[in-house]
Amino acid sequence: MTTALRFDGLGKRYRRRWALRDCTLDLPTGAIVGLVGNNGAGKTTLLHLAIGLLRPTAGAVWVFGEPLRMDRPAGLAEVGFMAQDHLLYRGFTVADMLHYGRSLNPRFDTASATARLTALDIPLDRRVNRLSGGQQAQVALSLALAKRPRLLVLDEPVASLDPLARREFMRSLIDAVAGSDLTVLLSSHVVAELERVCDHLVLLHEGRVVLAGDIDDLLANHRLLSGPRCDDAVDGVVEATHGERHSTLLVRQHVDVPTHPRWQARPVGLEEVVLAYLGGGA
Ligand SMILES: Nc1ncnc2c1ncn2[C@@H]1O[C@H](COP(=O)(O)OP(=O)(O)OP(=O)(O)O)[C@@H](O)[C@H]1O
Repeated sequence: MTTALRFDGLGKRYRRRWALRDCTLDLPTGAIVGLVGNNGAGKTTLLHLAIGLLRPTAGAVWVFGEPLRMDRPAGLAEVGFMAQDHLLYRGFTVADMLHYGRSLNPRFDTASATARLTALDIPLDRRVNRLSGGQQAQVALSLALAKRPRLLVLDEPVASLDPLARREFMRSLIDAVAGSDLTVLLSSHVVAELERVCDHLVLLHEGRVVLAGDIDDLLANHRLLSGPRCDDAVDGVVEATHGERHSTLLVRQHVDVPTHPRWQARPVGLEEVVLAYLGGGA
């Protein structure tokens, strides 16, 4: 596994408050990595640190083996970024945006961006402020991809989209990434969407990474146990829910199931794991 993005003891403090602490992670090249966490968990802060928009208070970021330096942003030519509010000039037409993108980036691939937008039926002569939210997101993604980045960072790209547009956007992202070794790091609150699209997950809680890894491994390594009420402490329990007579335990794998024939174990979904870490063990 080669590493696209490395966070080494990364931390960011705004005045006296740490927004991100002790973040050490390796994100593999070619992976699609989902970043989740509650509002204020530090997702945008981490993404902005990853692309050099923010200076770390502690630690360092490495992009494709090179330390990211604020005073030498040349390496950022390899990084595409799509901000939460899409950062489009609303009075520009789509064609103006492509022209602007090309004037800023010598590597800008106008032909592929034009082909992509045409295939999506997005009129090039339409002003950005006359496009739907889903179309604006597609324009922003096309601009970021046209940079031909090796790393693409997307901050809540589907936040303002309806479920259909969200799915369409994610599908087109998968198509864009297929067959390339583009690494994608994207934040979202829509865990079901991430489960469909991502290989890796990073879960932030109050500025700390509480869970990170390959999604298949994370799912294989957790399960939900239910059985008679059990108030004893059991190692490896992420979250325990107790009713009057029953208990439900979301546990990390290899935990000894309480010995009772009525205890049942079942696999978990990603949303259950995420909610358990945010609500219980985090
Ligand atoms: N410029 C800033 N100055 C001071 N505090 C900030 C600043 N930016 C963010 N914060 C604080 O840092 C913490 C993390 O914010 P951040 O925007 O990274 O969270 P987030 O996970 O992206 O949240 P959301 O899901 O709501 O977008 C929050 O407590 C926020 O109030």
